[in-house]
Amino acid sequence: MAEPIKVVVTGAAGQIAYSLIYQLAKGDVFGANQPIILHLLDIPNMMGTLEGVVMEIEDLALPLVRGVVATADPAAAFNGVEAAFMVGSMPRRQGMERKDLLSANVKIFKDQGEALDKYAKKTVKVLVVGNPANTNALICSKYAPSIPKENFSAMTRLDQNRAQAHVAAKLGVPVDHVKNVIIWGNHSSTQFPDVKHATAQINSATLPVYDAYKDTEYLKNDFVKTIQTRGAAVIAARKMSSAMSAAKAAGDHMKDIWQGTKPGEWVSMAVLSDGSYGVPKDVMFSFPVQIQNKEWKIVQGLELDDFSKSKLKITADELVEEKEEALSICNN
Ligand SMILES: NC(=O)C1=CN([C@@H]2O[C@H](COP(=O)(O)OP(=O)(O)OC[C@H]3O[C@@H](n4cnc5c(N)ncnc54)[C@H](O)[C@@H]3O)[C@@H](O)[C@H]2O)C=CC1
Ligand SMILES: O=C([O-])CC(=O)C(=O)O
Repeated sequence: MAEPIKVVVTGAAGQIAYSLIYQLAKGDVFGANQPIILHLLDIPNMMGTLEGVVMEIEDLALPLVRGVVATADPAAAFNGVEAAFMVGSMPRRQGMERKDLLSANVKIFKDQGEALDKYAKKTVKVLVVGNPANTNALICSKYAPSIPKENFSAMTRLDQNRAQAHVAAKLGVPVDHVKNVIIWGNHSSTQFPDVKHATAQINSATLPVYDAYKDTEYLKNDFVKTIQTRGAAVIAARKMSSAMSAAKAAGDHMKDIWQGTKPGEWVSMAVLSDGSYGVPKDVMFSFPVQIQNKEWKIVQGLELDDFSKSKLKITADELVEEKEEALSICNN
């Protein structure tokens, strides 16, 4: 059995953390042979609730959990961590766009970037979930200059899972028979869910999703809109934002960083743009990536038609605007 690793979850008394911690504790993310010490951070007001979460972790009686640190002190929370789930922040309510959370949330990611810089391992892998996730991740990395920029990513895996599940249901196949769906851009209503390069296994044949669907109009319009607005649809129904599915996606994302992607397959995550596909540099843009040895590479050479290029531009423009707004909030 390996030595335990320290894993921090911020917003640990909240909704997403409540589902996420269980996945971490039972080995779904770091593997069945990787013990963990859970570092749980929340704000002082939430320490009572967090105490209850700690009791429940004890009562899970899971052997991989070798310790729990529950705290409101970022220095203790980030000390020596090798993986960070940055969830703690305000969720949106009905009628809001995710970028409306920028003024409330971005400073959290500035402060916690500084704390990661001081206290975390330099190899720490940081997944930002709190919205607006792409821009918060950019800010978090900017304020943690001693940690490589490649170690930061933001979550668009929930959008990928939504798109994959939607296509699978429409085609009447199990969800894992649909592969290589892409989410481009921002985790917002400008994201571009793209199945142009995706395949579906139907009986024993593997077909491009576009050929299996035979409805290009749908895939370019209603499908895109449905995935773009799925988070809002959950809020309208639940009166709270997605939590169980968000936690599952966070686990999927970190698991792929830790354990790598399967040969021939890619996943989507927002990473620092290097200008691939004509996207402006220095925004956290969701690309298809392949991962080995905990390092991601953007999948290159996918052909984009004019329709796709126009979609990438819309979401890239939004990220550039968000970045400027975030920097001006942080500088004030
Ligand atoms: N990227 C994605 O796909 C998704 C992102 N989200 C976002 O995740 C975030 C968390 O959502 P929920 O867990 O549902 O919210 P929640 O309100 O249930 O929990 C958030 C927790 O964060 C804590 N918190 C606030 N400020 C903090 C700070 N400075 N340090 C540590 N903890 C702090 C709160 O006290 C609370 O316990 C929201 O911003 C939400 O919009 C939600 C779903 C999907
Ligand atoms: O929509 C929200 O505000 C929460 C979220 O990010 C999602 O469900 O994708």
